[in-house]
Amino acid sequence: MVYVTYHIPETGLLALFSTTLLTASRISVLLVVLALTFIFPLIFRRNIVDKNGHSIPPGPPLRYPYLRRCPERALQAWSRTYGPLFSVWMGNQLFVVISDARIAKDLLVSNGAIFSSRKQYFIKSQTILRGRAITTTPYNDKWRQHRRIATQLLTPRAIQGYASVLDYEAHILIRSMYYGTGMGKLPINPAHFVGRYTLNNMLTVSFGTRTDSTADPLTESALALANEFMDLTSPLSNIIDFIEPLQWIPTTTRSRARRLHDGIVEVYGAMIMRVKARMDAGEDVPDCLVKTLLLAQEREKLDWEDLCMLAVAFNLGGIHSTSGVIMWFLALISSHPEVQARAHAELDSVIGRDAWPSAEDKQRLPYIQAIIKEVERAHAPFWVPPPHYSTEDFVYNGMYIPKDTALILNCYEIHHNEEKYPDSFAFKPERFLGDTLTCAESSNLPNAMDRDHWAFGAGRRICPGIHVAERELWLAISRLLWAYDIRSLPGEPISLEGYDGESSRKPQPYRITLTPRHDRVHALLEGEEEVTLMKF
Ligand code: HEM
Repeated sequence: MVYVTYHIPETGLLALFSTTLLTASRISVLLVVLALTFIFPLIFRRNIVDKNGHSIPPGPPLRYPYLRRCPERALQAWSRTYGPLFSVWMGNQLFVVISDARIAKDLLVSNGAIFSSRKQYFIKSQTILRGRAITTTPYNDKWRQHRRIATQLLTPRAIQGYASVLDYEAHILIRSMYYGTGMGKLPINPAHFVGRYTLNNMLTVSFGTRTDSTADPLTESALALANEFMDLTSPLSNIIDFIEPLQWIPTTTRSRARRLHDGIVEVYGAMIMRVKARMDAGEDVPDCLVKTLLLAQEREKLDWEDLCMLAVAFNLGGIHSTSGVIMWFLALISSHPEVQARAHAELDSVIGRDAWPSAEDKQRLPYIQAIIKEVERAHAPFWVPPPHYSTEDFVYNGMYIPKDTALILNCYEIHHNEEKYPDSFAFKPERFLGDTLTCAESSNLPNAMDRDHWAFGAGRRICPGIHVAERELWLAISRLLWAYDIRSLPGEPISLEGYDGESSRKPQPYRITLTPRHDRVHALLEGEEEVTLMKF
């Protein structure tokens, strides 16, 4: 027997097996086993029943190894064939896919006691986050404890405590773009500016620090870690998550995931130690997640891995999601001049030009609010959000959902429901005019069809960063609109369909121009300098 000791991409696995590990007869056996495995649902689907004879929801006859790119498209097509609650196997995992808002509420919210756990994915949960960071923790006392401690900093009241920092970072975003474009003269790709904005917000909340330029090495390393996390953890994209034997051999995905785990511990572990050193030295450390964790460490019995993974939880959950929405906003607004003109008119008549919008102006600017909700609907950062996982057998409308089923909220299909969002593929902020609720308030409405959208998930696992994300988006988007006329470049159309990378979050790279709309822009921006907060 020859053992393979180098890393191999999964796509080459069968070829490698055949040449190095197996004899010809073993290949035949393997092929038969694989064939049987993949047609298993075809034969047995109807035989999976509970004690009262209820079958699992209908679904495609074959078993799939994974869905690589744009899995939301396959989920949408299947939901149109098999209905709003269908089932599908990825390798050894049964998924039930929810494509209707009412069903989402019935299962994930009303029956949250049963549908609030997380599958222990090999890559995301076992290898990268070790069942921690809130998002991968199963539904148990540890998850309750970690979510309680960490989210103390994310409540609307807690946010008031660092509201001035969020305000400042939005200022710096607009300012850095102003000077980055040579005061509006040069086109830019906004990705790095927007990435640093959401990174700085999360660094402030988590570590009480920030980066003071796009050249800061922490900008590069933290954004790269968050990016790699997004690319590696899509819930349906890793074959290795669903075919267990692949987890025993050294593949590219496995080694990337291990490197990412090590990178997180190295970068963020070192930052925790520096906060600790300052606290031990009696320095005045700003309130932040790490300070809260260190103060609670003994009482709450948090080990080193708990600390590292909790400290990074907001960075992994809150950087690319929020920056993805801003990047889609810039892409959409530069392609819809009529929407932009209406937003400018609202800003000019309500706010004027002497000052720019603040967090308190939200209710006075309903059209800008509607634009943000429409971007979140049209390009939710998680078309396939982290699945919920069932901890008991359940029967819903005569359909059996066995314990240990992964439930996917099919955001793509729910956000393109023509009953709720007519002409759903068009960008139409006016569909949200009259909706003055925050996304957090809207998620609590009793009628699921009244909820604005499902971009932040649902039920007990709903995004705990929802309040801070809403504030970040408001400050950035309302001020970008106040300050700039945002345009695409002649001859460089922006793709409003294609996604960049493997995570289905960011638009493909593009360039825009940001022309200051009036003289007050310069006056307002030149006054503010970048500050260094508790520099590491
Ligand atoms: C536009 C921005 C954001 C969007 C669209 C978003 C969306 C989501 C979604 C869909 C989930 C899964 C919910 C579910 O399972 O039902 C989630 C979970 C989570 N998000 Fe966000 N998020 C955003 C920003 C943030 C921010 C700023 C933070 C941190 C401050 C954050 C931290 C988390 C955490 C820790 C979880 C895991 C919750 C758990 O499993 O209990 N997110 N987010």
